Amino acid sequence: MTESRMDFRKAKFLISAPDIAHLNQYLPGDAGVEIAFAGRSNAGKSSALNMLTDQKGLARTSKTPGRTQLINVFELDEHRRLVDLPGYGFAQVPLALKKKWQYALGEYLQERQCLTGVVVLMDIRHPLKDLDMQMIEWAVESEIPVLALLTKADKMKQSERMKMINEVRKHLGDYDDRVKVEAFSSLKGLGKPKVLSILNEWCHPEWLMEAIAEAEAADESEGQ
Ligand SMILES: Nc1nc2c(ncn2[C@@H]2O[C@H](COP(=O)(O)OP(=O)(O)OP(=O)(O)O)[C@@H](O)[C@H]2O)c(=O)[nH]1
Ligand SMILES: [Mg+2]
Repeated sequence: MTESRMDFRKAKFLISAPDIAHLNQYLPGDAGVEIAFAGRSNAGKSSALNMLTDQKGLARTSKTPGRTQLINVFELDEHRRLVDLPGYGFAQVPLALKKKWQYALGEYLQERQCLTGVVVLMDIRHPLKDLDMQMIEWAVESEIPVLALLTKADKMKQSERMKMINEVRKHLGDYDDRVKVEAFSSLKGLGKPKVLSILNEWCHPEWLMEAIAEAEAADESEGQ
């Protein structure tokens, strides 16, 4: 039987690509499960990936926004990958480059077939900016579940934090179960079990479990 609990600590760097065309070249087939981490520059995407995988140096983080400039892919196992996306909305980047990133991001979110879930990370102190809403809408339109993660939650008192979570949930209420909202801190580990449980669920879609079971059954009958 296939293990149904992912060990996210096993994540390892696989490849970097500037856009979906290069991604398809390196990873032909656009197959399996991919979970992407999207968000404004400096929202804490790379830090969250490191916290969730218990690996401080897996994804490069920085105080300077615009650190992650490529689509960075981390492999969990032969069927599943986590993806650190370049941040959007960073004012200091030249307009032409910003447009190029924006295009690559939109293309990735709208065309990547294996994309199974999107984590949209937003600083809890200023969530739901226009581009965040665009990411969420793109994913919902493509019927991809979203986890809206309110990062740097350690920067707020618990009462303020709860208020903000409720406000964001209310704002995204029309999406029902398609968009979940949680608070998170890469510094303190707050929200980690909840996030891991959602990612774990996304890693086990029915179609993949059936395909794995079929492949295992075929292997067994071959071995007899
Ligand atoms: N206090 C606090 N700081 C955090 C947290 N997560 C990230 N940071 C800090 O925020 C800054 C940006 O973090 P990154 O993880 O590099 O952000 P990013 O979203 O990957 O940024 P880009 O790659 O530029 O898009 C760093 O200085 C982190 O140390 C958190 O949960 N709490
Ligand atoms: Mg980053």
